[in-house]
Amino acid sequence: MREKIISVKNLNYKVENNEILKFINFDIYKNDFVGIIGPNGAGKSTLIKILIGEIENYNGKIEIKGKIGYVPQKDEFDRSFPIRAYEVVLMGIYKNVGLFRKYKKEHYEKAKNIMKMLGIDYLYNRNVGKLSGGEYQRLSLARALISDPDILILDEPEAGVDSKAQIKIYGILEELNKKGMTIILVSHDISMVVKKANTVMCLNKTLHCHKNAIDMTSEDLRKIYSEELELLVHINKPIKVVSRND
Ligand SMILES: Nc1ncnc2c1ncn2[C@@H]1O[C@H](COP(=O)(O)OP(=O)(O)OP(=O)(O)O)[C@@H](O)[C@H]1O
Repeated sequence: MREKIISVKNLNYKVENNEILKFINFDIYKNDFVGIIGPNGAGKSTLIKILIGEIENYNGKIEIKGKIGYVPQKDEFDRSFPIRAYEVVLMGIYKNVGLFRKYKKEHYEKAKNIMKMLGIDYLYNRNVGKLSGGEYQRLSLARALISDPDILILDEPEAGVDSKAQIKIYGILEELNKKGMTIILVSHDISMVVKKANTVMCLNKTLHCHKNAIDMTSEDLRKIYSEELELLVHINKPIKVVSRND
């Protein structure tokens, strides 16, 4: 039987009188690759912030088994700050080493190995201000991976990077997923999500669908995107995923 790793029951979240998330219910299982799609302002980042514990004043019940690694949408880190790439990666083990940041030799080695796995070990000593958008994005991923998360959550990893960097990051996510990691990905790139994720959540304040990517139809998208849909898909043509590996 598949192991349930995240359970969300009757989740509601309001800011003053503004309902941001309404009656959200879902389960995520170990080794799922979940894509969360929805228009601007749908509540995707808010849902993620609730899952990672950044927002606590919600109503409902959330159970999470395992450690979360998080790659934020826009990194609030000041890139003009003089810090080297490997030091950014080491920040990911902050909780393990405590306030005084006494890293051990093994931590440096681990940072190097993860950077190597992501193809960015050549950046190890480079100042973060000198990295391209795609390089910095993979560095953020390295920072999330150094704590050995069971669940990796990414908020729009394609934002601000070119298509080559985007393809690279999706390839890395597929590899991590094959090795057993549960992945939750917020994205505006619907075609990529449908192709790479195995389940898709359609969010627009409430959860309009949560189904296998292969079963997604344009009707599912119409429910959340309405008039924007014309720009996104050919209406009345079901989305058909022929091969998940191309
Ligand atoms: N602290 C807050 N105070 C007031 N409103 C908020 C707050 N945080 C989020 N919102 C509102 O909640 C709604 C959902 O925001 P959220 O950032 O979660 O959407 P999103 O789906 O991630 O959007 P995008 O695709 O544009 O990133 C928006 O209307 C936003 O203005």
